[in-house]
Amino acid sequence: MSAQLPLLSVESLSKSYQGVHAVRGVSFQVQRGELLAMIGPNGAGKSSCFNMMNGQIRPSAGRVMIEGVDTTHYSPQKIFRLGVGRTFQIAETYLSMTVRENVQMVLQSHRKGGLSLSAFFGRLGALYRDDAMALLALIGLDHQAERLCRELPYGDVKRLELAIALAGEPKLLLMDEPAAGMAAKERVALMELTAKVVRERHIGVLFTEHDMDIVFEHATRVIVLNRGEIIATGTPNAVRADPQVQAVYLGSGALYSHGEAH
Ligand SMILES: Nc1ncnc2c1ncn2[C@@H]1O[C@H](COP(=O)(O)OP(=O)(O)OP(=O)(O)O)[C@@H](O)[C@H]1O
Repeated sequence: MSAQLPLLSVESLSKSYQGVHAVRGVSFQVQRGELLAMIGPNGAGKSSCFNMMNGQIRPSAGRVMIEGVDTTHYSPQKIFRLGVGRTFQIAETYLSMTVRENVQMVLQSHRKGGLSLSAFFGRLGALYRDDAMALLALIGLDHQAERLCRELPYGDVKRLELAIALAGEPKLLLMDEPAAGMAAKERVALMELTAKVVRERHIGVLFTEHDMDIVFEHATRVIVLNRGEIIATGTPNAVRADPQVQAVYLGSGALYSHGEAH
């Protein structure tokens, strides 16, 4: 049934906070196999859109549909169970566990429909161990499986955040600035990895990013928000050439990599 339906369909979505029109009539779709970037200057409404898509805030108007299911008023948990994941920073509590245990715990929680006490207290044993290792191999972190998270280099922590999000087996993954704070080489590696996951698992990824080199190099499509409205959508090349987009970013040099700047 869901083959023809878009993975995500956002229809005329709006959000106001006490008179601040943060998001105004935004409509777009995400299909499986897409690595879609949502960009825009500070305050454009990106976080508000993400928070409405995963149920953290309620829209003032409009709808969010996941493969034809209207999730506009669903709780974050219910939306997660429908297959919408989001990358989050690893909480302090989990930094004292190993890389493998973190992934195992999320697999356990996802597949059993809740976190058991033994899992929470770290007695995971062999449960989902092989699956956790397979996921870590996909992410290129299997060599770090037995290390404590707090000992990991920053780039590996960001990879682990992706692995943890994938352990929830999402069909749509929302990523807020996945490469923030990483060195240039690591940023490219993380986005290449994300693109591989999109292809191999045939999921959709929607990400926000301030680094335009990352966006134009890796996104399959780009949506540009400004003051709560979509001002452009299309391929990276089409969006970069759009006069309205250029006007919004004018002077920042953000649309050009160093080699292309005039
Ligand atoms: N809880 C809130 N209460 C009041 N205003 C808010 C709230 N959250 C966001 N806003 C306002 O809504 C607008 C959009 O903010 P939002 O955080 O969604 O933008 P953004 O594109 O994610 O920005 P950034 O790139 O800086 O994170 C801004 O004017 C912001 O000040």
